Amino acid sequence: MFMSVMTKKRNEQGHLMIGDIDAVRLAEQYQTPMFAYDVNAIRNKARAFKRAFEQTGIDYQVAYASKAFSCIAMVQLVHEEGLSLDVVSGGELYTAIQAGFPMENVHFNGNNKSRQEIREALQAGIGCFVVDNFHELELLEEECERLQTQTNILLRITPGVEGTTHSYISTGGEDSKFGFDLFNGQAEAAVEQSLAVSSIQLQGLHFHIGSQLFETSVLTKAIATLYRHIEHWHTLHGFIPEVINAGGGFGISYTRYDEPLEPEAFVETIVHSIREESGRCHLPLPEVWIEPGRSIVGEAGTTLYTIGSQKEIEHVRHYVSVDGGMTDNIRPALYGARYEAELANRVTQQNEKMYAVAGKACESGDMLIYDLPLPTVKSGDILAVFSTGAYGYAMASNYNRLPRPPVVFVENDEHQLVVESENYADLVRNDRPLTM
Ligand SMILES: Cc1ncc(COP(=O)(O)O)c(C=O)c1O
Ligand SMILES: N[C@@H](CCCC[NH3+])C(=O)O
Repeated sequence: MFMSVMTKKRNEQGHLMIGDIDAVRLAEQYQTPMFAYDVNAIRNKARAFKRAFEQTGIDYQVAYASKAFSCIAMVQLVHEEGLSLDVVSGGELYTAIQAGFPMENVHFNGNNKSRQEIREALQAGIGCFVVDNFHELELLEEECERLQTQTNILLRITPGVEGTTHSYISTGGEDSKFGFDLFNGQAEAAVEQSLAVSSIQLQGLHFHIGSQLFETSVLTKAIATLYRHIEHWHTLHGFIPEVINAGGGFGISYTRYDEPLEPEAFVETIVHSIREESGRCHLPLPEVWIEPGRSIVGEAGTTLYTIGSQKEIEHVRHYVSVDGGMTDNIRPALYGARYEAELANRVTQQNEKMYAVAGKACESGDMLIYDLPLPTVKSGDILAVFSTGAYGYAMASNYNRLPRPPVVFVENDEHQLVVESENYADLVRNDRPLTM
């Protein structure tokens, strides 16, 4: 089973282990703050999704949603594990190209792809566009014409189904900036329009309900809703989907209170529903694609910080500050996301007190954890915050002109720097002195 936030490895010195490496040693070698990824945890998740599909016997693709965490080494790892890749920008596509990722296995999502991004992706020869709106359909047609090329597409459909998650990361409901709506005729018009363009091959449909989901029933509901419309479009336009992409969003464990489902549960539900619905409509079984991001990398990542200052306000709160914060993990400030953490240099010691972990940015809201039990904290202690592998580094910023931290991959007893820390020179690299 997967290592949860509750079952971290420790060594005889009472230090946290990441893979087979002492986290304190990593912090010393690479400086803090830093992100450390357990590569085996990433591989295990990728394999679990693939195994779940293999057991169903269906044709499939698992596309890693690189928005969760993208860098050249990560994309190469994704390729090693035989996954496809979902990109949402020219920058993520560029990273994939630099990583030598096979372009035919790249899918391009996003609600406002620019003409330039579309052109770059066509020139690179990506596998398919997940077309989000009519503007994109027009740009794609024009750019295919200009480059005298063809492309595969899926249409992103908004199924009008919402999961139980934070509103900022819910995308499947009617009031969403993403996709063609099912109920007001947009989706049908998009199907009709796509079928009429000879340079565009409409392979199938895509939906994504939201992120950090802990239930499968929303997927069943979305698939049933979608097929009611597919049936109609088949009758009217002869449309037969070769691919159904059910998106990502599979929840992970950030704290002991999170009880995520195994990859099998999501995959089995998706495949079962699609089998049932396509059978009911007397349509051939399509290929089934998914695009998990968080569930592949989230639990594999740990952020290591050094504790600096403290401020105790009697009967109110005891603050301890770390050398990073919202600049490397915006999720607590943005979504009220909760995390767990331990002192990496003293994991076996008894907790004595409740602490509030603050970041170093000039924002009162720059808090990582409000209620963390720890042994008595000393400055210089190394704090390990767990499950930061998704949307941590990916959403990092230079607020307060803080350099982004380094990223290190650990596999068994080996470790490797995969993203260097930014330095002060990086921060002013694009600045130009005043000349007016
Ligand atoms: C279209 C799409 N696919 C995949 C994902 C990946 O989501 P997650 O990282 O939660 O698996 C997202 C993000 O929510 C998304 O918007
Ligand atoms: N950034 C979000 C998820 C966004 C998902 C992409 N649509 C998070 O940290 O939870």
